[in-house]
Amino acid sequence: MKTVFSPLHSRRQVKTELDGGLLIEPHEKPSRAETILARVKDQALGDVLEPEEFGLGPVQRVHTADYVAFLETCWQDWLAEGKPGEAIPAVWAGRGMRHRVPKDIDGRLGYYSFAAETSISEGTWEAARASANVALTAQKLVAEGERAAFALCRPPGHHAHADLFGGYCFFNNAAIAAQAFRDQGYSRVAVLDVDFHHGNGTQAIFYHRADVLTISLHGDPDLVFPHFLGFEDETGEGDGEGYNLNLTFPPGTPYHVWSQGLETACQRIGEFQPDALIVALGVDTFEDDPISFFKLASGDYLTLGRRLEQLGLPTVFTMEGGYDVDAIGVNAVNVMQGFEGKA
Ligand SMILES: NCCCNCCCCCS
Ligand SMILES: [Mg+2]
Ligand SMILES: [Zn+2]
Repeated sequence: MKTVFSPLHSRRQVKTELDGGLLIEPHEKPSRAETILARVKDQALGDVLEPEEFGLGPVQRVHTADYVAFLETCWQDWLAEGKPGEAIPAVWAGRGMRHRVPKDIDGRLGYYSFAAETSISEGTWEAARASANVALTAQKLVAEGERAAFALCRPPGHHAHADLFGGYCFFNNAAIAAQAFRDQGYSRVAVLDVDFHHGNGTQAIFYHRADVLTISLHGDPDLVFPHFLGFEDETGEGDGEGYNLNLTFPPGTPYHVWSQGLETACQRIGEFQPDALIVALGVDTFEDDPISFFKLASGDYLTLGRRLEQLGLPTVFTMEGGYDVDAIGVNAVNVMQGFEGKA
């Protein structure tokens, strides 16, 4: 299987993440992507390609022009205000307030985000653009005949809405790849999010549409991020009614329970008969993940990959979460190797 990777991921090297009242070293750190890349090479998974440049067109098929423009100048605008630290949103429109775009950078940071843990600094824009190009390059490889391709995306994307960043995400790489398939004539696309967290951005982007089926397995949002979306009664709206499926699980969920949800998801995908599949691959479902509470073991990712291959679909994997850096390489590449039939 080919892997698409951009060294430009390392342009995103923020020093802070707001967590527990402290500014900590971010969980979403450059070594995540480097560790996965090393494992790809160690296992000779296949060729590693740098992304092509697709420009902002395919990004703006999913994200609003004003949001993209905000991201492009956010860091400069923040610096122009003489702020001493990294750009961190700290104010949002609460209930009964107005959802309009302020001129002030603090106001715009709040307007275009839904969470405060995702700092922005020099290079975030370049890394987010490269990550979208990585997903689009993998999508192109599959559209040109590869059975599957691994978009080793960093930063991740599945929490990003059309005009919101958060959860370490800026551009929704999986949604951008799904829309690219649609724009290239694929009638139906399924996005399966196996990251520990709900793919709130992906759900929101396609919530009113029947051409893209969105499914996510995740920790109960009553207990974990993103807290305010991802419940099982969210099934889509309007034309999209019935084309969103959320499967939630409690703390301590092991693979033999989680995989019952996977079977439900695979059944729904079979009914939908998509022409292509995007797997939003987070491995923060791992038993030792520092911010999550499932109990999948490394060998389970081989089983997961094998089950996904049995769907028989052209498949793009977009890398999402996974924060046990020591294990992330084995766990992510196990999915690809399981997909390719490794026992
Ligand atoms: N103290 C942990 C807070 C985590 N908040 C964001 C989680 C984003 C996961 C992306 S896959
Ligand atoms: Mg998920
Ligand atoms: Zn996650």
